[in-house]
Amino acid sequence: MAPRTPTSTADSARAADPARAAALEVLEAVRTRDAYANLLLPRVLRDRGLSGRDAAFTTELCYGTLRGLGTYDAIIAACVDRELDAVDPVVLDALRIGAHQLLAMDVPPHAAVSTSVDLVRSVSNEGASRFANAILRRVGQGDLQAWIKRIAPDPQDDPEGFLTVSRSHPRWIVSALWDSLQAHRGAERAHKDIGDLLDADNARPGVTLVTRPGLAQVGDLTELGALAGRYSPYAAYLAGGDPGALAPVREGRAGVQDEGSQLVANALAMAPLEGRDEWWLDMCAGPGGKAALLAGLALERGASLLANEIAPHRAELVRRALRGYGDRLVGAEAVAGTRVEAATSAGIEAEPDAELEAEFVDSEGDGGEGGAEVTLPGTGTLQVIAADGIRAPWQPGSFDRVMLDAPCTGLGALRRRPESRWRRGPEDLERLTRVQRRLLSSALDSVRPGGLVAYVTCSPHLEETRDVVRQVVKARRDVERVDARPLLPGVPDLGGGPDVQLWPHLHGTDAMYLTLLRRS
Ligand SMILES: C[S@@+](CC[C@H](N)C(=O)[O-])C[C@H]1O[C@@H](n2cnc3c(N)ncnc32)[C@H](O)[C@@H]1O
Repeated sequence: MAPRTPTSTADSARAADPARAAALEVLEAVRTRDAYANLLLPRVLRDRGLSGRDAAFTTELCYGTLRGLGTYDAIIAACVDRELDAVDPVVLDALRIGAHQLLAMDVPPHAAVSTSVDLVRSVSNEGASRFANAILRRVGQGDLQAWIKRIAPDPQDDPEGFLTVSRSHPRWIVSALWDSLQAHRGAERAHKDIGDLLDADNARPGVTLVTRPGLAQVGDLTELGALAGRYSPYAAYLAGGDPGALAPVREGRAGVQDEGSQLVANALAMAPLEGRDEWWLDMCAGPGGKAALLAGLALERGASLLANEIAPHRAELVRRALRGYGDRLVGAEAVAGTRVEAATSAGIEAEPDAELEAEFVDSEGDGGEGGAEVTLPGTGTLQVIAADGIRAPWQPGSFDRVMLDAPCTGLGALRRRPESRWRRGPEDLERLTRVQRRLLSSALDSVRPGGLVAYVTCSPHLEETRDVVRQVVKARRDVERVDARPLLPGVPDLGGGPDVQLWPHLHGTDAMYLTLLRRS
């Protein structure tokens, strides 16, 4: 294929159908700049003046294509007479968008092909557009099921291989999710459920709202058309529209938060505790979803919350998430002398209220003493600081309840971040689990004897959940496990305990994990 003319996709694709050109721009940015589709897309839509049905169509093109990429690439590969690596990447992106329309959307086949060919012509040359035409015509010769039957391994011989191709997940993730389902639900149920779990990852999640205790009630949201949540007393589901347009969200009295996140934060707050209950810590708080819920629950009982986050720009997001509590918020500071490494989470300023969690940990703290530089906030107040939780800058044993929502692979939130499954690799685990173990040890040191630590991840991977907890608990004599299941009343299918693993296909939440530990 002749090289394409060296113009940027964003400019040249403007000549093509605007919705499809916008989708191509997002896909190229995801591929070349590691952009996050959920953050970039709103800007691209604004920039190109797309709204209403066009914006919804573009969103489906972007998210659907990114989620289905594994399946679409396998199908395209079967239609191309060369390795996919040898195809111009931007042409391949356009083919993926075309394949999604042909195989998963109600777009008439001739429109899917001709608009994709136009798209390729707008960013490349005549030869490339003829190539795209030929490939997409071949793709359109079968429906999705027929293609899967043709190209995926036999499910009896290679069940993981079959799911990898048919459900568009990398094989290592299929394997990890299956292992976790098996550990929590038993082999038979895991075998039955794994397809449903992967399907749930591929479905667009609804928007769940959370009320901030003391500032709003679920009724304030149902009055505006939302539906009361199933499990969390603070949750409401939004049928459609922009959550930011709702007054309670705009005013910081409500936010956007997955119901699983609400349930685990509430479980920590509700767990029975003997003795003092005045000082709460959220150790890895950015961008502040759980901190905002914990803040309201703490203030309701006269307790104080210290919200800590290693990355100063994410600590600022925590402050914004707590803004509804007005003058109860007593200040934010970067702790002097604490080595704070910047966490990578591009563009988070775009969505201060969203349930947007860090993609990666960056703390390489050496685990040394942090020094007790932080004085606890006054009674009934909230404070945000930017510090490394591994080198905790507060006195050991200061807190009564500690939330450790650890940085993780995010394998439990794949449905929310359509591209993330293609960015992760099993090689991420070693670094992450090392930091998770250090943070958990530090959390246990930070809580007083008798106090509680919630270890939470938005990943069900056994190495990040069960194994981290086992290793840390085994190395100490002062920790006992608490059955967390009764702290999620009314939530079915919580498995054998004492920890809790939520699942998108069973609970409609992210696959959030919770272990509750008491320091003896
Ligand atoms: C899973 S997110 C927390 C999400 C948050 N609890 C919420 O509900 O909005 C993990 C956070 O931990 C932060 N982090 C990573 N390493 C840390 C460390 N050593 N100390 C404190 N925070 C850290 C990341 O920057 C990220 O913001």
